[in-house]
Amino acid sequence: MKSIYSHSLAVEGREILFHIWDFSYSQDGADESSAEEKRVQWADGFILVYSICDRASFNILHPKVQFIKATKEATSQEKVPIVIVGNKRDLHHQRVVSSEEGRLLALSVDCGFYEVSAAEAYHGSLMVFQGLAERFCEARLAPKRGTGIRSIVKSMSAVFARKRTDSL
Ligand SMILES: Nc1nc2c(ncn2[C@@H]2O[C@H](COP(=O)(O)OP(=O)(O)OP(=O)(O)O)[C@@H](O)[C@H]2O)c(=O)[nH]1
Repeated sequence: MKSIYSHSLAVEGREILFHIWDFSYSQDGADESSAEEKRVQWADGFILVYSICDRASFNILHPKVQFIKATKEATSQEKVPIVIVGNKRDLHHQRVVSSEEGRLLALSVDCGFYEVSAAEAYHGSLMVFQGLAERFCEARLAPKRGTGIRSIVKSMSAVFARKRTDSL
């Protein structure tokens, strides 16, 4: 079911208005891929939430991150802001995914990471949205992909190649 909420938040002295599309991924892969692609294209940033008590919800994250990155990076040169969140932190006796696993996954796919309890405190969710907004601002300010050392080397060799041809 589609639910879009709006919420504004002050981040580093700036008011940011979020339009949040709360969407449940089916764990059986029954999502139509064109619908999933549309949702990914719609968003500027992503919060992927799993339950620390449900390994299946954690296991689908890696392919989801890959899908989001592949879809967004096909049309944009900016890094995609993604935050991974382990929810239900209060249910420690039912925990099956360790904090370390969550943190390692986030690190390996270059995403932010938080563990929260949506049922307990508002503060955790606030941190998540602030973290996402910070990643979003960083992505906007960062140099575009393709302007790194490889493309400088590439354009320099293009210049040299042209010179050689010119002098023939
Ligand atoms: N103890 C605890 N229960 C939680 C927490 N977050 C959600 N729940 C409970 O988990 C159940 C599912 O919560 P939802 O908010 O519907 O979770 P959801 O991911 O949006 O669910 P779907 O959209 O149906 O996938 C509800 O009974 C919530 O009360 C949490 O941090 N701790």
